[in-house]
Amino acid sequence: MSSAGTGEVLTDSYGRTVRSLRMSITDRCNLNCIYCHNEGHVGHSREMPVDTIVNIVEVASQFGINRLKLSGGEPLLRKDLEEALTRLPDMRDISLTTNAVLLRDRASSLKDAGLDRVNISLDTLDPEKYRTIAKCSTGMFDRVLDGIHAAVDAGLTPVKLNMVLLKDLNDDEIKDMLDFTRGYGGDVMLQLIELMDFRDLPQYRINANEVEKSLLSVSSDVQVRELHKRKKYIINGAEVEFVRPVDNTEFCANCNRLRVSADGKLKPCLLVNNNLVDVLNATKDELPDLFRLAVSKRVPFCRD
Ligand SMILES: Nc1nc2c(ncn2[C@@H]2O[C@H](COP(=O)(O)OP(=O)(O)OP(=O)(O)O)[C@@H](O)[C@H]2O)c(=O)[nH]1
Ligand code: SF4
Ligand code: SF4
Repeated sequence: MSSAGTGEVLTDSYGRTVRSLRMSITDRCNLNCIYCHNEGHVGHSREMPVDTIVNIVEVASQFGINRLKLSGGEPLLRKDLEEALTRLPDMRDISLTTNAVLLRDRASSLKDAGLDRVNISLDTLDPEKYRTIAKCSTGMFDRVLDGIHAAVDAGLTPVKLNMVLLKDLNDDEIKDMLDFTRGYGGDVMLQLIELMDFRDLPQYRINANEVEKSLLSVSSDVQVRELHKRKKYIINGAEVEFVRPVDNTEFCANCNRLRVSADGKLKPCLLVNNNLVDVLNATKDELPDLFRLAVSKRVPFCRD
């Protein structure tokens, strides 16, 4: 078999049809967050050229994958990101996850190149805590705030603010973050993320059930997303999504993502590294079978 058949979709042996592609385009980053999982990778590797990125996305799109998430490391460290975006096929949703340090000056060009929206990492509204968490110099925090403004101005909306909850460090800031997002009307929303503790930081692990309970107690509505069955709470007109990947079989059972590593490997699951499929040097004709192979290697749960 070679080309993706008309209407062919990729469904794994657990019944999960792949609907979105999450592609890391660099392992490099200009911050050094205390909890960084670097998308399950260790060290830095060679980066895919734009041609490879485009070929992979084109083939994904032939399989009906219509959502693309670009991530890093920090994807804005790639100066050819706009070029890649302009060459991608039409998709329902193209988004970028960034720390926004470099976003202010590129928000408009990214929008013009075809980016729909951004998720921005912001764990705290306190500049000193930001420095502690991101292990960076003074000044970065203000650049992130500028990046958020610029993203809203450029229409890269809804902007999601990714806040990794860290016990006794920022878990008392949820209300302040919500107030901050309300300041942008409906253009900015909050996404709380349960720490995936790759770095052995037990002191920062939160009790996700308690967080969920307290969100529920103040929300007027709860919606459930198809992806990962994530819950979205509506609190005084603001939206808060809670990403709970830890020991959560429902999360994995509803995982419709295939990943691509920065060095051009199809990665069936974030946390598994022994089932990667190298596509860095594959021709476009070879890619469909490699996609089928990667999907056949998907595992039911991350820690199996
Ligand atoms: N375990 C696991 N964690 C994920 C997965 N997808 C996202 N996450 C975590 O969720 C956090 C937020 O991810 P983002 O890159 O901002 O994107 P997203 O919220 O998943 O995607 P959108 O809702 O499409 O914007 C990240 O910290 C990821 O580590 C996944 O498939 N598995
Ligand atoms: S911004 Fe993201 S990629 Fe960079 S160090 Fe922080 S968590 Fe890791
Ligand atoms: S950890 Fe679970 S949700 Fe994340 S990629 Fe793996 S199977 Fe999907």
